Amino acid sequence: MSAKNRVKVAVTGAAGQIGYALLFRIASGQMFGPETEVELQLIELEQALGALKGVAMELDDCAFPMLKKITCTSDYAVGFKDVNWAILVGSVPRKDGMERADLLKINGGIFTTQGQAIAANAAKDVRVFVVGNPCNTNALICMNAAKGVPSDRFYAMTMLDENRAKTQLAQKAGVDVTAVSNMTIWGNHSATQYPDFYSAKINGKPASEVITDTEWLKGTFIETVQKRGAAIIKARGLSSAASAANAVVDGIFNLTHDTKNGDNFSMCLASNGEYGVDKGLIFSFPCTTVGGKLKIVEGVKLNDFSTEKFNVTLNELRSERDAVKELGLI
Ligand SMILES: NC(=O)C1=CN([C@@H]2O[C@H](COP(=O)(O)OP(=O)(O)OC[C@H]3O[C@@H](n4cnc5c(N)ncnc54)[C@H](O)[C@@H]3O)[C@@H](O)[C@H]2O)C=CC1
Ligand SMILES: O=C([O-])CC(=O)C(=O)O
Repeated sequence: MSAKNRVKVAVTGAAGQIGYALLFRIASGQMFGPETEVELQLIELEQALGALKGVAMELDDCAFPMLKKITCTSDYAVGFKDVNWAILVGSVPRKDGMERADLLKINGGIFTTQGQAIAANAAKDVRVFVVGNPCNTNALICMNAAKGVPSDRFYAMTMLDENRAKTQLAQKAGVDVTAVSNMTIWGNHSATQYPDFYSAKINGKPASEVITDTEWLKGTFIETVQKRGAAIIKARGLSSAASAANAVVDGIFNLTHDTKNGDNFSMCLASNGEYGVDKGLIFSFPCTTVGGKLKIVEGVKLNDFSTEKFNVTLNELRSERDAVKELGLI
């Protein structure tokens, strides 16, 4: 079989935990399909290049048939050169005692420089998928810095939240996880996100009809999904890595393959005013890919409960945007 396509993929933070769980899955063909050749352009801080070399050696040792080239660099101009995809994983997450403004400032610097380097070096069709937290606002900064790259090419990840929510609903209903569809995460990838059980379906029926324990849906379910990242950190002593990497694979698969069977998936992207979200805000919406194009699903009904939850996460994203505006980052 001869391969038809080749993609160049940049991954920042490639020697980190998520990088270690992600690169092998990209190289194996799980993300872009078994007929697409892959070139990996791995970007790390200078001090992590030694560890990155080890990861590259392991990639070599897998003899993946579709992996055609590996570049390891700390130079953005080299790392983002001609890439079709930029997966931005490396960032500085909040540490104990760190003020939010400090966090936004540090990441603002990283994502401004990366946005500029993407605009200057990447392929014309580049798409940017931000994982590093705070991912919505990092994507906003990157999008604003990447002059000339259309704003509809920037995404932030709520796929992990969606997968977490699906499993919680399936376990509660006593069904297979594949029975759960249309699981929308609205808003920010943070503890304010709204996993919308009202629009989710179980075996094609509204989840809120299959699971009649409304108190659980409105309380434990939402909280479990919102706080799952913190629960993993508490249990593992480290943040989610394999499940996050898996969500990157699912998320980019969803962006590159048409959505089937009336389902939708959650993706953070720049609003065009849908559902009253401020234009340009990177907000998680229910989406589909149709004919290779990403679309926000319109017309999802939000009742009073959903509207209240929706507004909380929207207001959080507005305040993050205002903070980075004040810092002169956008
Ligand atoms: N959106 C989501 O659902 C999730 C997001 N995350 C976030 O993903 C990020 C990465 O997580 P881990 O891999 O566990 O962290 P990690 O600390 O293991 O790895 C991060 C790597 O990024 C590198 N790095 C830092 N700044 C960089 C820069 N400017 N350029 C290139 N590389 C840089 C570091 O050297 C490090 O190797 C964190 O911000 C984490 O909060 C984690 C889980 C889920
Ligand atoms: O909570 C964290 O720091 C990591 C993360 O984003 C998640 O697991 O959802």
